[in-house]
Amino acid sequence: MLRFPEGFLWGCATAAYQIEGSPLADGAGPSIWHRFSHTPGNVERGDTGDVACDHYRRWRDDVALMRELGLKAYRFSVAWPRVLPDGRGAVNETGLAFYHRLVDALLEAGIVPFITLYHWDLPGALQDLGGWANRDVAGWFADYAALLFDRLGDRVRHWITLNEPWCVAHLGYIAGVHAPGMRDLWAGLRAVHHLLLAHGRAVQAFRASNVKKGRIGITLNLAPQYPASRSEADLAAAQRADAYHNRLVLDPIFSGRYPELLVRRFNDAWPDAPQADLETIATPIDFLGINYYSRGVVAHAPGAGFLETRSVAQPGPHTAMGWEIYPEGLFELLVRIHGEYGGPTLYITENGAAFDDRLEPSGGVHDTDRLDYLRRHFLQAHRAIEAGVRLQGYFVWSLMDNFEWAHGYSKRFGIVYVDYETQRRVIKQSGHWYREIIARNGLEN
Ligand SMILES: OC[C@@H]1[C@@H](O)[C@H](O)[C@@H](O)c2[nH]c(CCc3ccccc3)c[n+]21
Repeated sequence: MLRFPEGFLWGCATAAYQIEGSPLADGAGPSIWHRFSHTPGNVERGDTGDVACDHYRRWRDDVALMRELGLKAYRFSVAWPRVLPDGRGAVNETGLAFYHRLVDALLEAGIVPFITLYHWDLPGALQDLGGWANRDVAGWFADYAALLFDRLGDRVRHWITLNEPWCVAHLGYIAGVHAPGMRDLWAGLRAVHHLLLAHGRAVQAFRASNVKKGRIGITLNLAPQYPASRSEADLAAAQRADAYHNRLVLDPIFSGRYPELLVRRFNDAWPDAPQADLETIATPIDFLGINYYSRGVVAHAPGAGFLETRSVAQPGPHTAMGWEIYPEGLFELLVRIHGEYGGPTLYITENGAAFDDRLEPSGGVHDTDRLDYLRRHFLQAHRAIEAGVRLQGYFVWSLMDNFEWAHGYSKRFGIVYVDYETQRRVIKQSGHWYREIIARNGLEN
């Protein structure tokens, strides 16, 4: 039996736009994902977050579900435009009340709430002013954060400023496959800088707030990058991919500087980054949240964009997202972060897999592939703790099937199945199994 440390926080994660539905109810303002999903061609089958898992109305039953699973913690995000319909200025008290009630229900169920302040649903009104490409966003975000610290800080002790700033900038402003659907490298690199600046300003607001014994961090999607061959060219390609995917956010947050390799490569597209900004970005945090799903394998690709790298498909098993299943990458990533960035307190704030689940006539969902994926990753997390990594919790993505961004509802990540026709929740085999892991705080090796 492999035991995890006493008090290890086993949980599940979700995000507002992916589960809540009712995006414009009770005075809420439209987010960029409301606009993006309602713009034809952006999301598979024209799916939107209009209903999703109807969590905005079914939250009591969903907390009961979390209690049935025995979760120790629950990571969720606050929809900025529900609380501040214009992104700044007037507070929508009804919108805020939803989160008050949710937090109180979690505490009553003995579940530790982790709030993500921003999980991609920027108020549309702020996008109209340039969104993350406008440097003023750092102040708007800090004010929004300060409001939540003031209103919920007496009951919520764990705070995450941003979910995956890299994805927000790369997918939303450079690749254009996520909201706001821009394809502008100059805007995208400025967005990275302003996201990190906003993070630093929010951490400073947190330190100035009266949140008692609170802890604040940021969640980064990190993927170790491996060379496709031992050639010098491929080794250098893996270094460039690592700098862009990982060090672009890790280095400024922990070391107050951007990777020189990137500044040189992106040349005149690189944004101005005054020293004062970098000091704000590097304001010390209490923990780092890591979202791990898979690794990258890259080769040198002369002339292929700024990075000159190409992804090399791997033979191993893959998930329904086409992501290679590579559990060892989690161990290698955790040990590297521990060694290279000063041994910070870590949480896995997301890890999970999409598979094509089937609701059996018997009413069960035998998602043994997801159970096996999770089991293999839990083993690697345990290996990392044994190696001295200060890992204090693990949030499975996701509590329930939900709106998977540009894939709409076609991809299921939940350990609980959602029948969108009826909104019925069915705990999958992986959910029943996870409840036992939590109860025993460990797993059979
Ligand atoms: O794709 C599964 C989940 C999303 O549902 C979460 O909202 C998001 O935080 C999240 N991040 C990642 C890893 C980075 C990534 C994001 C989007 C698309 C591809 C990779 C996977 N996921």
